[in-house]
Amino acid sequence: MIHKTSSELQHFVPVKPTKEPVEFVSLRTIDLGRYGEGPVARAELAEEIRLAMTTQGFFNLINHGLSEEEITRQVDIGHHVFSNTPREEKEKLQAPILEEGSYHGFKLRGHWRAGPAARDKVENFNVYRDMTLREQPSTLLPFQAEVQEFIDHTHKEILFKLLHLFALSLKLDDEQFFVKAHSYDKHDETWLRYMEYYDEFSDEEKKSTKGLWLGGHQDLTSLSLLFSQPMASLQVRDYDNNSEWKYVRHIPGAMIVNAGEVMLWWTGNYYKAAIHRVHEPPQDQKGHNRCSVFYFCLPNDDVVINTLLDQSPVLREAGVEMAHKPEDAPTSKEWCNGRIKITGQNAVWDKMNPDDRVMVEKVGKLEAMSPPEQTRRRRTKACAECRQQKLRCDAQINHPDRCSRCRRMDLTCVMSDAYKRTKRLSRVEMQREIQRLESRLSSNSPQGSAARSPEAPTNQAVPVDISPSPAQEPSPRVVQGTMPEYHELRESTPQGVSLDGLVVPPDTINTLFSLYFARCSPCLPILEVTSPEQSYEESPFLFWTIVYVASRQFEDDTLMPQLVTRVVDLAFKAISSWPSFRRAAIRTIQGLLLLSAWPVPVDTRGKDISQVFSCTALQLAIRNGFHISRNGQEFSRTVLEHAKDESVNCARLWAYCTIISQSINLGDGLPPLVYLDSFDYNRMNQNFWPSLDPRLKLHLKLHKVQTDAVREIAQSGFIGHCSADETKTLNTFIYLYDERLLALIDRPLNEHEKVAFDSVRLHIQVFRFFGNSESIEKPGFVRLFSFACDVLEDLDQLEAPHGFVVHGPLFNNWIITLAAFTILRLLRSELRQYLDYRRGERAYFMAIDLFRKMSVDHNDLQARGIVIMAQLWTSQNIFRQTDGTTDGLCLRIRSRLAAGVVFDCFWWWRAEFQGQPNPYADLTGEISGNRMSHGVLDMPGASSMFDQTLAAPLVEDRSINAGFTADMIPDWDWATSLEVPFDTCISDSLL
Ligand SMILES: O=C(O)CCC(=O)C(=O)O
Ligand SMILES: [Fe+2]
Repeated sequence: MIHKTSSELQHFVPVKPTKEPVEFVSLRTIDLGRYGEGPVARAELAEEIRLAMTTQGFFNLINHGLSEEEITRQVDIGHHVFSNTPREEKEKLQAPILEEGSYHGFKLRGHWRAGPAARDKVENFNVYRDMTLREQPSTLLPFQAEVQEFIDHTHKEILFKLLHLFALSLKLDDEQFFVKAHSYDKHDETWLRYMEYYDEFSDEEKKSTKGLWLGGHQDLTSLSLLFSQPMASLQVRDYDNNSEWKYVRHIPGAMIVNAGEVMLWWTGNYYKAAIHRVHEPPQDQKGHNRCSVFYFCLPNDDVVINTLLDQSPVLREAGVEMAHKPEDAPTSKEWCNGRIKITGQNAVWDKMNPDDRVMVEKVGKLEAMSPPEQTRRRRTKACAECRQQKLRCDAQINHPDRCSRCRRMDLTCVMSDAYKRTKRLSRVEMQREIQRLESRLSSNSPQGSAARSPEAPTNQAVPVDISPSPAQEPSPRVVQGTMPEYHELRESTPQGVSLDGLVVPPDTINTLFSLYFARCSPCLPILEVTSPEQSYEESPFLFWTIVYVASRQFEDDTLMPQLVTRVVDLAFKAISSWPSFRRAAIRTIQGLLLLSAWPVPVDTRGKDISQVFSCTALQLAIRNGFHISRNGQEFSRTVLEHAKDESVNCARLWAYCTIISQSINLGDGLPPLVYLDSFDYNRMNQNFWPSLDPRLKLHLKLHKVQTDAVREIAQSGFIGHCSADETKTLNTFIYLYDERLLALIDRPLNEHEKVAFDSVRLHIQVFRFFGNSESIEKPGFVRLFSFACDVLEDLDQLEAPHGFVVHGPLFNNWIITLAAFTILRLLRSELRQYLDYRRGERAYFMAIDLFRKMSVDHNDLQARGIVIMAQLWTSQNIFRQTDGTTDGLCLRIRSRLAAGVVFDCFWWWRAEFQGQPNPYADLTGEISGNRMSHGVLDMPGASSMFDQTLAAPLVEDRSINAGFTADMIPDWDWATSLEVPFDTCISDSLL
């Protein structure tokens, strides 16, 4: 029972419950009244909680001890504070969100982004349980005791019970573990929040927000307790029903409980930090404010958050993984302060699902939308200048030298605890800062070439990578596990950053950087998280490459085409400067790798220069000694001070150089450029190996088996001709390499790793096509078919939640095509009878659909690939032998290694759909006639199986050589919305 103060309060009149036929989610209900009934009741409640947390991630809480009237009273207090506190006082008592990462105080309207072009319309007032820590608004003072009592009750009587039940639900060794982690007497960021949403978006803003008042997000909390209120607006994803967004029903007097990211980490993602959002209400509730009360809970400041595997048999049985390496786990304070600072600032909206508008927030390497990556704490101080500019500072504490930025700009470098950043630069100062960046570009360019101003003629030289002189070389940053702050380019800078006449506003740059690190980077984590400013300072080339890569999937699709030639120009300039200073070389290599992995769109493979960039990156890495696990001193003309610390970073970069260049070469049917053991000066066992993250280690091991297999198979002569006896040996090789791959797996693989694993398996298995029919080994081909389907199904699975293919490197192209054509070949062969036709067909069209998603230009390789794949599926001529039978096992192009499987299909396509003469026409007969192929013709009964019925599974009665039309594949509704200019594609030379 909360003691009411006598002070008068105006009642906030909430909306009436909606009568509209909106859909509500069905949530479990926990009756906290049963908590006192004894251990059996508690065990039952705990199990209910476990079920709720592993499904919806939300539940209703009733009988929690606070009456409806007491909750209403709090809503009234909140509304009173919002309506009656003078604006100046609110401003004065704003929470130090950006400065300290604390919510204690007011959050005024507009602090968060509510859409690409709108700020929020929500006012918050947050109270910490020690209300004396900050000055409270005059409007609250009369109610302070009452609010304190409400907080205390919520914390001690509701939260503690819930935490106890949560511990029981996980069967923690220490039942009180969560309770102790939320001690009432210690400090943490837990806050009571009053929140008032104002229904005041303009029409223009509504377009940007798509009706959302608060974008989809996860809470940063351990638990969030929301006091139910009548406006239908809170929505959660209904995981029981296609993850559709559904409203949460109002239950008078109840609370709604959900877990946040801290609980997600504690449980290794076993408990969902469910995504939720606030949507404008149905029609009959529109035009009203929404005022409500919440209690957002966080562990005490010093609690280190990590997965409780050692404490919980439930988690061990569930097979979850540790969220962080023990030494890397963040404390509650570090996490909260970092996360609160950036909340709603660098939001990236889910482009795949624009209506969902799910925000991704990043604190350094900790991404709020997915189970965490590792993080390590970094506690360095910044000098006053760097703090002012919000730049990372490499000043050494108690060291007489100036930081590298102050040295460069000839500033006084002062370290002072008392220094407080002044919030915003004046417009003039900002102007100066931008000019400084631009003039740095021109003055540092070799041969004095100037950065182009917007007016400069477009054929002038463009800025190139800046190689710091040795004296200025900044000290290295630890790549793995740092928790860098996410800096922004100052929002109000009017001009933005320019490249060769193209000006990109700071806001866009920020969004693109967030997009890159949230979406692209997880697929191929070459880069450490960095801010736009830092990145630009270190290497404009790398900066622009990041901007380009992210722009591929940016909502404004006019940006990417403007960037491509500029970025390629920059790349060539960067190469021509051939940096030999380690830091500059690192940045150039990184940029080249990005451009290799996400090459600029081209319409024919011949124009793709990713090979050039990846080989160059590789060579530049070797030249700088990155392939040696020592510090690289032997490769330098100056004394390398920091190189030792960087050896892990360089080893990682070297790993990516080999993996990327290899993937690109193999995809083009060229031999691997580098065999890891050529450089294996016992490096695998040296100090860097244990520091590499497990995913990269696995990738390297897979890569080693893959290249060994390709080398051995190619060198053993199976490529040119393969007799029946040799086929047996070939199959044995394939079998042994597959065993080697399987032996690498000593732990469950995550989704990314599984795709990599299946891809390598598929790549080795396709060499079966090089065998001879005499020794046809059916089980091997059936497995091959299954791998091909697995690869496409895995990729398709990964695509929906992560956009793995859309945002991932484009060399995934190759594996998609390889899998699709493997399926096509096998389904058009005598082996068809042993295969699951429908599965193959589904997987084949998944490949087409993945290409559709990857395509960023109507005429790029993916768009063209769609047409080719769709036409070949319906072709009656493909793999047609001279005697009229169809044999997908007959491989005519053999010197392009595994890629022959793909290129051979392209030639079938060219001959049929492009009217090109078939250069292999004679060979087709010859191969079959000479039994170099699998000689299907000679198999008893085979020829009758390979007649017309096989060739056109989906469309009957179609005339051969007809142009592709969407209704050829009527089952796939995407095809009808496909905007591929078929005429141009077909008339141009392809691939
Ligand atoms: O307003 C609500 O109902 C939810 C608010 C919320 O999700 C949040 O502040 O994190
Ligand atoms: Fe929330």
